[in-house]
Amino acid sequence: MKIDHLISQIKQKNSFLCIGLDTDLDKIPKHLLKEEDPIFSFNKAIIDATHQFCVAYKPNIAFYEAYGLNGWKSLERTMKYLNAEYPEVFTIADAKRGDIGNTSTRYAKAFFETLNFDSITIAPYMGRDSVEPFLEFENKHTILLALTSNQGAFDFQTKNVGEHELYKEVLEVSKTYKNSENLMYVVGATKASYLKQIRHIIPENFLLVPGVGAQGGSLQDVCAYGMTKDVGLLVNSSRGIIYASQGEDFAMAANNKARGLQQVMEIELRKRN
Ligand SMILES: O=C(O)c1cc(=O)[nH]c(=O)n1[C@@H]1O[C@H](COP(=O)(O)O)[C@@H](O)[C@H]1O
Repeated sequence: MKIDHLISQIKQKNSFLCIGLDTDLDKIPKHLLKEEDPIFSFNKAIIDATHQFCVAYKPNIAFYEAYGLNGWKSLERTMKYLNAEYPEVFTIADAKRGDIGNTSTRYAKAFFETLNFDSITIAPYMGRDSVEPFLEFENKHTILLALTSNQGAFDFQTKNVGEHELYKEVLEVSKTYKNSENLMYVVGATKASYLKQIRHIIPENFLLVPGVGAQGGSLQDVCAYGMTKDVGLLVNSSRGIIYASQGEDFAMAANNKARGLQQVMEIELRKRN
């Protein structure tokens, strides 16, 4: 998807919400377990109930890999459904991949071509030749982990390397990669206080911001320090939306939660326009 399409969808829906499809058979409503493909049935119901309030879906690949071949089939069906019914919606493979160039090329083929995702999350640790194979794909986006939402982010990402912190080095160096215009970055909502400095280095790139809801990050703070003229934010919530209810009303409960977040986003967008 071209970035302009994502931006116009955000403006049309007054939303920059990404819904995480972290689908776990231990958490979905029990009545769905009787279905032939419970994961797909759950995802389909969530997508049908929430698509008007969000601009992106982010299946986290771990939740599908956990079920082996059946999990991959559910993921493939989910992607085919999204591409066929809601082609305007941006899709993110939360796979956190990255390897030597030759191997990264195969990961890129798997997620961009075979599964037809618009974007993928990538760990920057292996450097330039592990990231550039993903950047070669036109209208596909590579979302590099910069400053993650978890506590372990302080183990390495905020440590100084030379003059500044490692996450800043990731931002600075990745700007020099070939086709760096296809880069987006992950910044956790729990790290909103860092956003001002991050925007000095990357004033325009889209940020995927997980960590609102279950992890406690503040949507208002993220908007105050991270929003650009083209919005530049995709704020993710997974458990807070998809498991709002574990009863038969789960889709309606997800609809309510997604609508609630969209309404806050609309207020934040109006403040700045
Ligand atoms: O790349 C991610 O999406 C990600 C990066 C990060 O720093 N923190 C983080 O929570 N995530 C993912 O975002 C989702 C957050 O889920 P909830 O905490 O349930 O909203 C999970 O799929 C995480 O794997």
